[in-house]
Amino acid sequence: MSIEVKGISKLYGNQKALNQISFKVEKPEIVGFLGPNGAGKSTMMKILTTYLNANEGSAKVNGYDVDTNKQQVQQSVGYLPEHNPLYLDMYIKEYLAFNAHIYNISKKRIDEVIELTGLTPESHKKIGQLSKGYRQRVGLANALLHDPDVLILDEPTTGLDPNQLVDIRNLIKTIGKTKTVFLSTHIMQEVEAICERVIIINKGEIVADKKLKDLRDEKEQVVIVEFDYRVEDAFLLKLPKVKSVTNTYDFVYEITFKTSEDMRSYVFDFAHDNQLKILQLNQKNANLESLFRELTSD
Ligand SMILES: Nc1ncnc2c1ncn2[C@@H]1O[C@H](COP(=O)(O)OP(=O)(O)OP(=O)(O)O)[C@@H](O)[C@H]1O
Repeated sequence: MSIEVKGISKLYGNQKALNQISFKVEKPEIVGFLGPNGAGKSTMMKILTTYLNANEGSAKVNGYDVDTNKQQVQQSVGYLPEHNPLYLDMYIKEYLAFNAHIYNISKKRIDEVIELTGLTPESHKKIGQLSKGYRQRVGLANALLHDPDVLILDEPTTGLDPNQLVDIRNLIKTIGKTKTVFLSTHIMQEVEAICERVIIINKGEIVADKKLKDLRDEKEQVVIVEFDYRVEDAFLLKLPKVKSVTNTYDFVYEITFKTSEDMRSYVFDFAHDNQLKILQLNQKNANLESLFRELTSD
């Protein structure tokens, strides 16, 4: 197990930022830690990277306890903090060499991470001259320097343009094939694009911990179809994965399916096989975003 969290609570003064959090992350696995602003994501990540102590509970990273084996935890973890602290006056290589020196890392590895994070075309520049996206890449390169088994990334794609977003997401996906990636975000699409599993946190408590595949399968979907004449509800109930049928108006039907798979083609084939003409066919999809809203709204 790469990350193992048991009953972690964290108080800031008398405000409880985390309340009895427990979860596990395997290797390799990419897990999205999703929650609205102020949910406790950064706090959890700071505890996992030994920057903060919890008030209650225990956490292990790569088998090392974050309280009693801080150094081994830091050696196992690559951390990209939300507010990536960079020395703006340093050149990219100089900055990475500075950090590499602390960890006794070879020059060859610096070149490797520059290449891996797509920094090569900008590598002659000072960090202060880089765009937000490239600064983010420097943070990621820095997190990867010591080739850690576990990557903890706090909102890694915030502020990136759509092209950079795709690049960084692809990079994270590649890394996640062999390592553990635990990344926080409040963007549902981000989780859909990169992660295999999502842990949703709200007000310091975990409200969902699921494989994305299972989460999608749980969803219901409504297809609105209009035929050219009346069809018996019982007839439409023969469609696969159908949950219910409502005749909402004249020849208009709302068919609820127990799946998020797009069922319109089934409805289309069904109409064709039964010599029905379709006048309209629309999908009302209860997507992951609405689930997130459902779980995290007041
Ligand atoms: N140093 C601090 N002192 C006091 N309260 C804090 C401190 N850091 C965080 N908090 C509070 O703890 C709660 C959780 O904050 P945290 O930064 O962990 O949330 P988050 O999910 O990372 O939010 P965001 O998505 O906005 O970054 C918030 O209510 C926040 O105001």
